[in-house]
Amino acid sequence: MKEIIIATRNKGKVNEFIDFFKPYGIKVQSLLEIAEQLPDVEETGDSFAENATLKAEQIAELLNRPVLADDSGLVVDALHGAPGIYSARYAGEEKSDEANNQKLLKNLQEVPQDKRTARFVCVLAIAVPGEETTLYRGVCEGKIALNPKGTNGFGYDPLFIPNGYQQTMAELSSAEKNQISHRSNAIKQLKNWEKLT
Ligand SMILES: O=c1[nH]c(=O)c2ncn([C@@H]3O[C@H](COP(=O)(O)OP(=O)(O)OP(=O)(O)O)[C@@H](O)[C@H]3O)c2[nH]1
Ligand SMILES: [Mg+2]
Repeated sequence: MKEIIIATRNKGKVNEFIDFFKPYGIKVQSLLEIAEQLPDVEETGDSFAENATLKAEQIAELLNRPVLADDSGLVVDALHGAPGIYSARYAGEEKSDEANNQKLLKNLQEVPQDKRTARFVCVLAIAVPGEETTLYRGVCEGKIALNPKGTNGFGYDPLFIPNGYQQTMAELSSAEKNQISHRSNAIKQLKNWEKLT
């Protein structure tokens, strides 16, 4: 069976990649299965693109094989783009989705509904040893809810209402999320993913 390595330890992302590649008969392996003992790649870049590149290139070099990485996050207009590239660790290094959501709601307490516009951004990097890394960007526009709702997905999904919907991303099924998400919009642009297998 063909196999793709994704340089992530985020189970929520992994589940979405599994769904995307299943129809092609491709197995998705993440750092959770293949490289538990590796130290985390430090996300020292100042953009999604830089951090996706760091993760993909460092793991591709370590494993000496092609690797895909995903750097993503939530960009909130009323917060001048925060949490952005710091989305995973917004409320601290322990990376708690619950604490991140609480902090986001608190920081938007005074912001009325029509000013709560936001977008999820995902940049995918394909690193192949000896080749130049390629990047693909996907976006999903929406707004931040007043209260968390729903239990599907991960991260800020309970607070994110995609444009054109009344429900939060966490109230949508995984199939519905995967049709409109920033991650799916980035994946749809991958033209050269065969070189990952
Ligand atoms: O509600 C959400 N639905 C999504 O679809 C989504 N995609 C990203 N995010 C948020 O952005 C961080 C990524 O940060 P990130 O790219 O550094 O990933 P991470 O640190 O979780 O794992 P890794 O891939 O770096 O190992 C995540 O933790 C989440 O907080 C999402 N939230
Ligand atoms: Mg990370």
